[in-house]
This record gives sequence, structure tokens and C-alpha cells, in this order.
Amino acid sequence: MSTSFSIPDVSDPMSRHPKAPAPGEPFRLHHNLCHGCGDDAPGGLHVTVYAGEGFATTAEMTVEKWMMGGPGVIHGGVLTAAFDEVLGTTPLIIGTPVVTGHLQVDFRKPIPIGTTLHFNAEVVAKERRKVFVRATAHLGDPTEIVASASAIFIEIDLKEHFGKYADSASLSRP
Ligand SMILES: CCCCCCCCCCCC(=O)SCCNC(=O)CCNC(=O)[C@H](O)C(C)(C)COP(=O)(O)OP(=O)(O)OC[C@H]1O[C@@H](n2cnc3c(N)ncnc32)[C@H](O)[C@@H]1OP(=O)(O)O
Repeated sequence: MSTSFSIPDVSDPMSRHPKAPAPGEPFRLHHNLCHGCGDDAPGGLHVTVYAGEGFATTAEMTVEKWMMGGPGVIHGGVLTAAFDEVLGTTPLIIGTPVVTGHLQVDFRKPIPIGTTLHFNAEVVAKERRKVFVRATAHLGDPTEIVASASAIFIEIDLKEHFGKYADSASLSRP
């Protein structure tokens, strides 16, 4: 399948989930070994995503030395994984668990090791099971965007989708 990020003209109705964290509060970890947010993930990104107003979220990630690609700057794949985590958590604000279908990233400026990346994300539309999410990243000045991303996530039934993979052994500490 070949896909592009094309927002539908008319979105299905969306509302903030009553159990979504209040603005400024963090989302719970997906699970302890999640590469994006898990506390026990070996080489994990340790991204924390916070609920914002409406359908928006914010997030932060420290750009550590092991994330290096080009000398002194973040690897593009690491940045893409961070966007995947931020964008993929954001639909929980409307109570929709998802997996990534399509993700595109624009790398606008080098991102130095040792900085803190700040993300702003938002669910922009929903069409049946497809959730359209956009995000930008900056280094402290929101007017200086260093990267941006757009993604189509697909709503899933968590048990049905992960049931055959996630046993207690796969989620125990390595
Ligand atoms: C403990 C808490 C854990 C919570 C876990 C949450 C973690 C979030 C953060 C990390 C996110 C990830 O990395 S997730 C990992 C990376 N992603 C994956 O592994 C997904 C692998 N792909 C799949 O499993 C499958 O292809 C699915 C589930 C995405 C879709 O399969 P399906 O369920 O059979 O659905 P299907 O009928 O094909 O499609 C439904 C609708 O979606 C559209 N669609 C399907 N695939 C795509 C696609 N790639 N790009 C665009 N659109 C697509 C179809 O056109 C259709 O639209 P229409 O006909 O209605 O118009």
C-alpha cells in the first residue's frame, strides 16, 4: 500500500475522552518496555507525553549522546521514533488506541546532542478507524521549528491486535 497524509475534508465527530489526563498531566506509560516511553526499555527514548487543551498534547525528550547520528546531532531514525511515540500517544486524548499506519517526517534543522526537544502534537481529524495527527518539534523557542511530522494511525482493539504477541514473558524485564 502506498499512502500520503491527506486530511479528509470532513472529520468524524471527535470529543475529548472523559478519562483523558487533564491539561498538563502526563499520559500513563504504554507499558514498561515500550521503546518510546517505558521505564525499563533498554536504550529507550523515555519520552513523556502530556495532555494539552482540546485534542493537543506536548512532550519532551532529552537528546542523549547515544542518539547521535551525524557528529554531534541526533540520528534521523531516533527522531522518527520519538515522533512515532508522541503522535501515537496523542489519539488517546480522544480515547482511541492506535498503531502507526503511515508516518512522514520533515527534518528542518540539525538537532544537537545535549538539548531538550519539545513537541507539540494534535489530532486533526478522524475518518472511520483512521486518525490524522500532526506534530512539530523545537528546542525551546516554539517559533523555531526544527522538525515536523504527520501520521495516519489506525484504531485497533488492543486485545485483538496484541493478544497473540504479548504474554507475561515478553513484558518482563530483560
Ligand atoms: C498497552 C497499551 C499499548 C498501546 C500501544 C500504542 C503505541 C503507540 C506508539 C507507537 C506506535 C507504533 O509504533 S505501532 C507499531 C508500528 N505499526 C504497526 O505495527 C502496524 C502494522 N500494520 C497493521 O497491523 C495493520 O496494517 C493495521 C492494523 C494498521 C491495519 O490493518 P486492518 O486492521 O486490517 O485495517 P484495514 O481494514 O486494512 O484498514 C482500515 C482503514 O485504515 C486504512 N489503512 C490501513 N493501513 C494503512 C496505512 N498503512 N496507511 C494509511 N491508511 C491505512 C485503510 O485504508 C482503511 O481505511 P478506510 O477504508 O476506512 O478509508
